[in-house]
Amino acid sequence: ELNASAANALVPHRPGVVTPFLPPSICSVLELIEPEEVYSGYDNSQPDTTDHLLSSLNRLAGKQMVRMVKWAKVLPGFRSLPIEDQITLIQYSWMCLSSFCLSWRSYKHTNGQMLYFAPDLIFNEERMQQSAMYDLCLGMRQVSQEFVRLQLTYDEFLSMKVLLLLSTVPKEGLKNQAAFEEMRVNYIKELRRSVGKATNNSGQTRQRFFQLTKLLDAMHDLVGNLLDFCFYTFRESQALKVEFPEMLVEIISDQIPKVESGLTHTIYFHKK
Ligand SMILES: Cc1noc(COc2cccc(F)c2F)c1-c1ccc(CNS(=O)(=O)C2(C)CC2)cc1
Repeated sequence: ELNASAANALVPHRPGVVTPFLPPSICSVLELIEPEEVYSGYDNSQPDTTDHLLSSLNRLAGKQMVRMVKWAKVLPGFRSLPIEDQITLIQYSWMCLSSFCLSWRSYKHTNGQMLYFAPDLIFNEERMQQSAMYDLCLGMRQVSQEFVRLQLTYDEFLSMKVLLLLSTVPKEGLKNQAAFEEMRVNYIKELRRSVGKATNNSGQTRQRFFQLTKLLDAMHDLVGNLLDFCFYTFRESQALKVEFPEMLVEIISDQIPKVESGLTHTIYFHKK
């Protein structure tokens, strides 16, 4: 830990001016560590068959997972959790995180009109129908359109995304439950700070914070259906000719028994 005087010594000395040394804000760190957009490598020369679309989505998800793990490792507070808890949290929330980032890209690039999986893999109405998961795509697009209605800010998105990483836990608790809860409380405060920056008075802040936490709760219901579809597609991948990259095979194989034996618990902000 740098103390103030040592830290001040690092600041180039301008006579008479004391530059206050402030540690970087959490939101500036979140902006810095946010992964770059990933290309899917979708082969547009091939017809948009269901298996070609889904296999391309899986290849993209695998690439995203590599960046998601790198992101989590530099996420303030995450490293202080036991490694088993880090693995559990990523394994339980990867679909939620991936879907939430999809909603953001779709909001930013298409104003919630299409699903912007990657710069080279954008789902319009036709591809959503061809993908055999039309309803899931519509649900995803609705989340993206909610971002448009709320004019979600980048800082709100970034702190909400961390809260999704910290929203699904083992029913019997984590190895270090206290450290997890402290981290979660800190990111709830961070979300409130981001909301405060996007609103003009405490009444608006309270109302917007309510809306955003309602949106976080809604993500879990949609993602539950996505996971069902994922587990089904994974089990039938041979028959369906849908390829899964190694990274996904590992995570999904580990996750299926835990989800299906009811060992996971989702933390909601609001009662049903
Ligand atoms: C990449 C990527 N960018 O966002 C998402 C998540 O969001 C959705 C994914 C599909 C349809 C939707 F409507 C979504 F909202 C992914 C993603 C792609 C594949 C898998 C695993 N494969 S899978 O079996 O679940 C499947 C979907 C291929 C069939 C998991 C995440």
